[in-house]
Amino acid sequence: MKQQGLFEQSTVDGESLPLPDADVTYYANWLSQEMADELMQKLKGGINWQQESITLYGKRHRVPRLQAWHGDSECLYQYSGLTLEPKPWDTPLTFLKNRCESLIGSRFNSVLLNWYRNGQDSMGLHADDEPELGRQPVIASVTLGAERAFIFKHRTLSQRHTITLHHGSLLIMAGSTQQHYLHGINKTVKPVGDRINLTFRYIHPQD
Ligand SMILES: O=C(O)CCC(=O)C(=O)O
Ligand SMILES: [Fe+2]
Repeated sequence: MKQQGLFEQSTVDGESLPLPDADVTYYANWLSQEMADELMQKLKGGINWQQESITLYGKRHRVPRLQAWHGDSECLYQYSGLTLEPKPWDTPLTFLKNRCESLIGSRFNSVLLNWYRNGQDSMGLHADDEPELGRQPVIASVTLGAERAFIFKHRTLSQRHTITLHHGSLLIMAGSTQQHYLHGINKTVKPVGDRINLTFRYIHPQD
């Protein structure tokens, strides 16, 4: 991956989303088309993708997408009765982590990867509000591949906002976003291709 990419970011403009009680910034063209295409190919072939099963109300379900968890060795990821051990950082992931860190000045020590293979793959509404993420987590979400609608739903107001995340885009969720909003990706009957999303996170060590 071309390292010069790290230092080209002064020209990248972010757009603040009009969401009350949230702090969300969208960089539509964060990566060049060429970089985004190359990363998509590398991640499809170079990551050990898994389809996990979770237990919900006593029933086993296969998660409707492929996933992987990478990060510093102490960063365990736990949700719905599942514990994922981190795989180490590799070149494309380190490249993206450094690029996120240099743009927004926050540190990340882990990344969750999700591969939505078609319109039937999805992610239910949720907040990234696990205690180990801290009170006001900064989450950097990189999208590659097909465009899907990303939904924000306020927890108590009727506020709903949908944004189509572009190939090579970056979405930063910060401040009280997780406290006030759920987010997710619905299934769609439209014919859509592969989409890979990476959410960079900072996991605080647990006592
Ligand atoms: O695929 C996306 O854009 C959302 C991913 C997400 O919300 C998550 O990994 O927590
Ligand atoms: Fe999320």
